[in-house]
Amino acid sequence: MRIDVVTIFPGYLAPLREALLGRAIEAGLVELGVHDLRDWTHDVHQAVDDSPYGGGPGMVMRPQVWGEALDAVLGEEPARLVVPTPAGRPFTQATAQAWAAEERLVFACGRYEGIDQRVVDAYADRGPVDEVSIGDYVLVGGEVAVLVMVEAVVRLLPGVLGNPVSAQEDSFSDGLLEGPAYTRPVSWRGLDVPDVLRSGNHAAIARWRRDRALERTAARRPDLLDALPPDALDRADRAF
Ligand SMILES: CN1CCN(Cc2ccc(Cn3ccc4ccc(-c5n[nH]c(N)c5C#N)cc43)cc2)CC1
Repeated sequence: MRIDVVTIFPGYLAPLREALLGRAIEAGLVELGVHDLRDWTHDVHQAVDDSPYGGGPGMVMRPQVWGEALDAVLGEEPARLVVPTPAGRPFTQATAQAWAAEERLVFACGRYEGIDQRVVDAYADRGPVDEVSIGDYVLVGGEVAVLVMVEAVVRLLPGVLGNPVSAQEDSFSDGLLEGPAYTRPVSWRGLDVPDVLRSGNHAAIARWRRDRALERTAARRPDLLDALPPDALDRADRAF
């Protein structure tokens, strides 16, 4: 997979070259390009924004600069263009799984009040464009959202995670939150690891973990329970 990011703050994307993602890049599993939007300005002030038509607070990012940048970065290769925005469709694990099958992702990081809408409209004629939001809170720009989305997608790529099964057994992959996890020591500050996890009884362990996941999901995310398909819960689950 090739990932390109266009931003006025390239340094914000430096974490993508650290740790797990950095190793994926070094291993050739992912190619990453980070591009400074101001490289496509032609004025001495390198202006990327202007006042909004119709009035209102703040500034809007200019379509001309974005058009030159995205033409250059996209080139002729097909790619999914992703534009983070507070007004976007929710970015979910299903989105990450779908995008993990893409050959190329290009992220356009806006700032100020966002990017002139005509940029999205113009590129919608060339290929898939997704306006997405990572959550119901307001950020200052798209860069942090791109860090989140790139990590969620790249970890799903074959060879990236040391233990690929964990990507399938993620929270949300079976529709439930994962339950509590424990490691050594067996007792810590008077708190003990649940006996069942040390019993060696794999059926009992699986049941216990499922029960804790159901309990946690019901307490913290009842909306996920409501969204489960009818056959997702078996009789033992319903006892919960
Ligand atoms: C009066 N107006 C004032 C503006 N607000 C809307 C608004 C518009 C832009 C910005 C700042 N910004 C610029 C580019 C950009 C990309 C993503 C995100 C973002 N925020 N939260 C997420 N989950 C995000 C994601 N993903 C924010 C961004 C903040 C707030 C409406 C009312």
